[in-house]
Amino acid sequence: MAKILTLTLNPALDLTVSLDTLRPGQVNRSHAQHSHAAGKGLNVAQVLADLGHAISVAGFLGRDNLQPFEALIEWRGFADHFVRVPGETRSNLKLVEADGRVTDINGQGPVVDVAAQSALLRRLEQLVPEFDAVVVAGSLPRGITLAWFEQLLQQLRRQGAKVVLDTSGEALRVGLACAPWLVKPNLEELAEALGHPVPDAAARQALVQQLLDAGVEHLVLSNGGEGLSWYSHGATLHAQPPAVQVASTVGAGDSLVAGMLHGLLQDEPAAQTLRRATAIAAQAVTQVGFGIRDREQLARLQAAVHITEHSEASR
Ligand SMILES: Nc1ncnc2c1ncn2[C@@H]1O[C@H](COP(=O)(O)OP(=O)(O)O)[C@@H](O)[C@H]1O
Ligand SMILES: O=P(O)(O)OC[C@H]1O[C@](O)(COP(=O)(O)O)[C@@H](O)[C@@H]1O
Repeated sequence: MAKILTLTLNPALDLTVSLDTLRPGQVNRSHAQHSHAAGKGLNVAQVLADLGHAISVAGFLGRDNLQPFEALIEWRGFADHFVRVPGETRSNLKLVEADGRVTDINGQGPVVDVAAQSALLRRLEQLVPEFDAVVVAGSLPRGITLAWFEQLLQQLRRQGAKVVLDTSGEALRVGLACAPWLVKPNLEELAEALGHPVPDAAARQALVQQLLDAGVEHLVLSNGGEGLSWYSHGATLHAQPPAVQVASTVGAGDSLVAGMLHGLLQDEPAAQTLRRATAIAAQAVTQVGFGIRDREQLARLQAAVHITEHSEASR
């Protein structure tokens, strides 16, 4: 069991609404809805907890709607280091259609002032040395600048933390420059952060090499139902998940991050890590909400993951 800290700078209440087909501009009728305290770091934390790790959580939470977040943190037994800020934690709307398509409408989040930002950095200064890894995941709330985000990542690095990064947009661009230990963009996020598409395998390989040379140890490039590629100095592996019945793809990336971190911290064979992580992500799309619920289903999915080793391995 490892000690892991997850940072969610911009948590969210996910409201997942299931409907047959979304008709923009018309009255739509849902057939189910669920509300969950969420956000990337908190979702990763839930999966890691189910994998047996001791979890601490931090970031910023709005004081006006603390209840669902505090209830989750208490139920899960997480150590709570969130800095409370004025205002409401955002709500994110997830419109899930019968064919599995998901439309996300993610809110901005509260304004986090400089005092709260400094309070979090001070808290982390004390906390970070106790952890085996620190996961920094999700978007930035209002008030957080890219310069502050870079300062946070540099501070974690200076403290010797294994930083796992999963974010998007400008924050991902800044984050890549700080060479996290593990980073998991999806293909679209990577292209957006670079400001240009990654047109073919050769361009991708050149980019991967550049990131590994700059100090990234594990680059996990995810691509929805197509699976993912894991690049490290040791090897390049690809995983293809089995076809599954999609309930909601929300949380697939977070589950993948948790699964990869779990395997890496246990120092197990790479293929085993990748197989389990891919199965955990595939299981996540069969359910609404976060965490590992059905161990037998997970074992079946694991057996059906197809792993290949790429010949153009980065060494
Ligand atoms: N339809 C699907 N079937 C099986 N696995 C999936 C599906 N969608 C996503 N996954 C798994 O979840 C991982 C992360 O999903 P992806 O959409 O790439 O990332 P994100 O959720 O961060 O946008 C994928 O690499 C894949 O392993
Ligand atoms: O911080 P962001 O980028 O707005 O993302 C937050 C959203 O991402 C999620 O964590 C899901 O992420 P993934 O689908 O990438 O795993 C949601 O729970 C949450 O609403």
